[in-house]
Order: sequence, then structure tokens, then C-alpha cells
Amino acid sequence: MTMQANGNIYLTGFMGAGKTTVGKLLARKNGLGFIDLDDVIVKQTGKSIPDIFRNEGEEWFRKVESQVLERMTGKRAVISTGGGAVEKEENVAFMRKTGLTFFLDAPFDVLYERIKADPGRPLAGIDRTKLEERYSGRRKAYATADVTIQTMGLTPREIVKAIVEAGQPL
Ligand SMILES: Nc1ncnc2c1ncn2[C@@H]1O[C@H](COP(=O)(O)OP(=O)(O)OP(=O)(O)O)[C@@H](O)[C@H]1O
Ligand SMILES: O=C(O)C1=C[C@@H](O)[C@@H](O)[C@H](O)C1
Ligand SMILES: [Mg+2]
Repeated sequence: MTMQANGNIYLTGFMGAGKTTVGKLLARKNGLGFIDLDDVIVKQTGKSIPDIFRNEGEEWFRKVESQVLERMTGKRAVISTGGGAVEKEENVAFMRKTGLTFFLDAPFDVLYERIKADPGRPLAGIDRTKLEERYSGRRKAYATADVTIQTMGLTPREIVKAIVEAGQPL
């Protein structure tokens, strides 16, 4: 991949879009480092994501998420963000400044089927209509990415290929 010499490759998208799955594969296939921001948050705080949402609340989680993201300057890594990282404009601006962002897009119904039964995603347990509202509300922020990849019907390997191809001229 040519891509910006010093920049990170950020993957964004809603829960279940495949940011973690695809990010790992993209990094491995291109000899790049891989960082999952949710994992960094868990390691740094010593708490699971459901525990953080339950005990500290979402606002606290969002603060930690921004702090963790801000430390990603110059990593030259594939960075899978949390689904809600784009909710803060400052996070979007930071990603824009420090790398290329790929939005993994898919219809809500496809994502909901993947995440609905997962206790590791605290927001996935909220009412379906409310969750879809979040999905719709975030679309504008996701769309600020440098590249949008339509992932429906693609395997993670095919998505990696699409990212590499889309990234070549950038
Ligand atoms: N392209 C795909 N096709 C089919 N299943 C997929 C695809 N991508 C991911 N999955 C499956 O969907 C689930 C969610 O994927 P993953 O954990 O990578 O999502 P995520 O975007 O990192 O979500 P989160 O924002 O919650 O961290 C996993 O079980 C994964 O195996
Ligand atoms: O979409 C979201 O708001 C979230 C997505 C996950 O990656 C985690 O960051 C957390 O479960 C919240
Ligand atoms: Mg993930």
C-alpha cells in the first residue's frame, strides 16, 4: 500500500461493521502494526467495556476514548476505532490530521444481526429503534472518511482487498 508515509490507517463504522476483524487482517497482509482502540481502553483502565458503561457511564468512556486516540500520532499502524469514536468532532479532526480513514459501511439490519446477542457491546442491548437512531445519527460523521467501503456481501478478505485498492491513489 502506498498511502501517506507517516500516517495511520483508521477504520471507522458502526458496531459489527468488521473494524476489528478487517483491521487485523489488513495489518497482517501489509506488514503493519495493529491497534484496536477498544482493547487499549480495556488494558489502560483494567475494566471491561460493559463494566465501564455500567459503572462509569458512556460519557466517561468517551473521554477515555478521545485520550487514547490522541496518543496515536505517528504510529503508522492500522487502527480500528470504536463504533462511537466519530461522535466527537475533535476525534474526526484528529484522524483526518494523522492518517487516512476508511468507513466500513453496511445496512443497519446486517449489523444488528451480528451484534444483537453480544453482551460485550453494551449499546447493542438497547432497544432496536434507539440503536437504529444512533446508526442514522452517526452516518454524517462516518461519511467524513476519506474512503467509504460498501461491505455488504463481502468477506473480510475481500474488504481488505477493497481497502488496499481504494488506498492506492491516495
Ligand atoms: N465481512 C463480514 N462478513 C461476515 N461477518 C463479519 C464480517 N466482518 C465481521 N464479521 C463478524 O461480525 C462480528 C463483528 O465484527 P467486529 O468485531 O470485527 O466488528 P467491529 O466493527 O469491530 O465492532 P465494534 O465496533 O463493536 O468493535 C464478528 O463476529 C465478525 O466475525
Ligand atoms: O458504537 C459504539 O458506541 C461502541 C462501539 C464499540 O466499538 C465500543 O467502543 C463500545 O461498545 C461502544
Ligand atoms: Mg471492534
